[in-house]
Amino acid sequence: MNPTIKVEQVSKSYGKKNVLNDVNLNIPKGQLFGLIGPSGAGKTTLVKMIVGMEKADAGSIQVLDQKMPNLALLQEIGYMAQSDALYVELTGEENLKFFASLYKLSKQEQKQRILYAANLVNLTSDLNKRVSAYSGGMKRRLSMAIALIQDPKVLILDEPTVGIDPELKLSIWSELLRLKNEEEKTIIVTTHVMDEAEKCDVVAMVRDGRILAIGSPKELKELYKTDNFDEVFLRAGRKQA
Ligand SMILES: Nc1ncnc2c1ncn2[C@@H]1O[C@H](COP(=O)(O)OP(=O)(O)OP(=O)(O)O)[C@@H](O)[C@H]1O
Repeated sequence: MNPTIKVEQVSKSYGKKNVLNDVNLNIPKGQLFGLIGPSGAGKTTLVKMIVGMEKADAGSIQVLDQKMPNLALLQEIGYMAQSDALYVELTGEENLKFFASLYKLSKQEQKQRILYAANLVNLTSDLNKRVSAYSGGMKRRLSMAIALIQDPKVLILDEPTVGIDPELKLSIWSELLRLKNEEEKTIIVTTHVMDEAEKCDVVAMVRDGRILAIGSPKELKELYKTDNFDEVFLRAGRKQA
């Protein structure tokens, strides 16, 4: 079976700045894949290309056997961007309804998905408030609910737990693991939090637009001869320097 996400020899520049350099990834169905690396490494640019929001200068990207970008595939890709794209004059529920209406869902499915997604991120009791009155963390949570609304096969979450309290963070991670284990969702998460990276099946370390190392957290710890994942991150960076 082909991998759910296939990135082949992808490069990208903005003007003269080379942001990604010959990136190759194969992410099979049901894998939880982490992208880590210092700020500016190219993680967001890479996930935006996988979603189809940016075009590669060279190379190709396939998701679910289709070449990206591909509008029809948005039904199957849930994307949570780093900055929230919400309608702040609408309530949380109205936002969820709006995004749900963009997808092929029956009215009944729409209702169920809104209940599920709001409950997952603990927003049920705040759904009637306008988003302009939400805190930063509540907006992040609403963005995550929107990413899940159409029950996509692929979830791409760019720093999903920034600004979210530790208890909810744990419940979000346990749901991500459930989605992977029970529903075989394919999930990409970018993160700066090393204990989150350790929950991934495979982690890629990105720096200066290149993948420096890729493997399971255990393999990366062995490679960099440490028990501590923070140290893996630091040593991978140093090796390149
Ligand atoms: N639209 C753009 N135009 C010009 N430069 C850009 C654009 N988007 C990103 N960049 C540059 O590309 C590089 C990679 O940015 P990117 O957002 O992909 O990094 P990142 O690894 O996601 O960082 P962070 O962890 O801080 O989110 C940075 O130097 C950034 O300034």
